[in-house]
Amino acid sequence: MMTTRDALRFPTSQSDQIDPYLPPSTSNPSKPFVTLTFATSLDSQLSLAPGVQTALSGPESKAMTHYLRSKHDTILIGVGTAVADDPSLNCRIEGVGGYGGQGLAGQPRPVVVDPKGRWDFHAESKVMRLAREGKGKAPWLITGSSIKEEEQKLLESVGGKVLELPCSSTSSIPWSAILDALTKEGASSVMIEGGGVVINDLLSSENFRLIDSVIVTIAPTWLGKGGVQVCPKERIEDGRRIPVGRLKGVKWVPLGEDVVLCGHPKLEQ
Ligand SMILES: NC(=O)C1=CN([C@@H]2O[C@H](COP(=O)(O)OP(=O)(O)OC[C@H]3O[C@@H](n4cnc5c(N)ncnc54)[C@H](O)[C@@H]3O)[C@@H](O)[C@H]2O)C=CC1
Ligand SMILES: Nc1nc(O)c(N)c(N[C@@H]2O[C@H](COP(=O)(O)O)[C@@H](O)[C@H]2O)n1
Repeated sequence: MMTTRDALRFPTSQSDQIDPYLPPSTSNPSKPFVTLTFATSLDSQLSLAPGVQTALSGPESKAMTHYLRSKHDTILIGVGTAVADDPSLNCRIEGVGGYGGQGLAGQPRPVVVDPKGRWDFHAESKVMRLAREGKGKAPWLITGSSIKEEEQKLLESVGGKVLELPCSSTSSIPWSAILDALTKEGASSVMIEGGGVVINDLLSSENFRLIDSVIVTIAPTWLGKGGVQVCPKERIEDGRRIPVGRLKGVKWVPLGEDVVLCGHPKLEQ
């Protein structure tokens, strides 16, 4: 088990370069600041295969991800990632709550989007255990239908809750509705980590404008065909393919063997 001594460090010389892409100190009351962040291979893949957790970030960029976690109120993933990774979704930077700091200061609230109750969590799921141990916040579960009574009780016993939202016949919940729900719960920022379905959906033309910052770790490796790919759907207008968009205000930050790309989305006209 990780102790406070093993906590991660992210030096100021590096955080200074990332800070311009982080949520501002004054928040927008009508929409959380959205940071889309993930690690990708050179062939634009998040993992070797669907459901297979794949370590792409090196130690320096991993510390950067944990620094980002300390700067957001919430951290959101899709249920595919929850099932595949059994993630911790806490912040393990030295000085935050549970890692040398007081209470849960600096810990983000995990949010899992699970419209059909696919996530079979239990008391020993990492997020639940860390919440019990005071090393992370308990998750909020965004769902389209009521969940099993015993799961709801377990979630609430560690301080989590269920947010039930209307979803379409294909079990899709509009991202604007998800962000509204987070605003109502008092969240002024959300760091969206993945996985493939979530990222491709947010990067589509329909949702692109909801993103404020993109911070991508690029690892010097090719995973090969068959992985979970980041490749959002383009727009077709009058039979013409319109690219989704690009980043402006771009900065490339080398961190160890990886490079971290930061920017603000700009929709193509
Ligand atoms: N390299 C990286 O930074 C990351 C890698 N991953 C990897 O990605 C893979 C998982 O990705 P995916 O299978 O694509 O799953 P995912 O994590 O994107 O979850 C997809 C599921 O979430 C729900 N969902 C997402 N958006 C929704 C919406 N708007 N409304 C309603 N439901 C919604 C749906 O049930 C959907 O099937 C795993 O292998 C994981 O290890 C995940 C996160 C980050
Ligand atoms: N930044 C980053 N680099 C990688 O190489 C990754 N595989 C991921 N995955 C994301 O991080 C979650 C795991 O977090 P914990 O260490 O368990 O807290 C995983 O669920 C993905 O969201 N990220």
